[in-house]
Amino acid sequence: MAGNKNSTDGRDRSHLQTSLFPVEKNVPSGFRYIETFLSIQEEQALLENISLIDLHPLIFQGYEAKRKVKSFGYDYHFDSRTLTEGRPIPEGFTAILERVAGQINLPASDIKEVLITEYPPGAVINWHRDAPPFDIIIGISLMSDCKFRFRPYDKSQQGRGSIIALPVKRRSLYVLSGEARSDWEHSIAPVKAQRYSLTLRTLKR
Ligand SMILES: O=C(O)CCC(=O)C(=O)O
Ligand SMILES: [Fe+2]
Repeated sequence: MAGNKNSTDGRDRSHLQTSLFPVEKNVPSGFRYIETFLSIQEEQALLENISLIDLHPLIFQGYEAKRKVKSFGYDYHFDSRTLTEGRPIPEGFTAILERVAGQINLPASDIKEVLITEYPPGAVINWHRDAPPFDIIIGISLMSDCKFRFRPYDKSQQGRGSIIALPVKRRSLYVLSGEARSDWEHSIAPVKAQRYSLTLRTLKR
């Protein structure tokens, strides 16, 4: 566990949840991070799967973002704020969905949406909270590292000192649930090198 390895005071922290960043670092409650989730071979296999998929530029509020996306399972429409059933999740993702589901103690069938995102160098995702119909959000990072940031959702709590920036490594997995999902916004700073992510989401009951 990264948190234990990085601690310098010699205290045993193995009783703490599957950590994460050094425990000294304040992360929002409900956030989990597993730095080496994928093997190099698993990352390679996922990237090969993704290379077969036709991604399209993301249009958000009339503007074309730098990043490209494709979603499966369900599609959320920002304009009408509705969720519709989408293309079936390709079979090539079955193994990873099962492994992720095991990690968070849910049946794989609870993962209802798979979003693939490509970030060319310099691309970002701006401050947001994921769409309301979704519940737990899982992020898998491929090909390069990024700087993942949190800030309070409540505007009155947003300020210079309120941003928490975390290094998120390629092949890692993060989970947003609880307060990290509902009381915090997240964003990704401009990526230095091409990055892909897989975002897996469950639906609220
Ligand atoms: O690329 C990522 O890890 C974050 C993606 C994200 O926040 C989103 O699609 O809502
Ligand atoms: Fe998000």
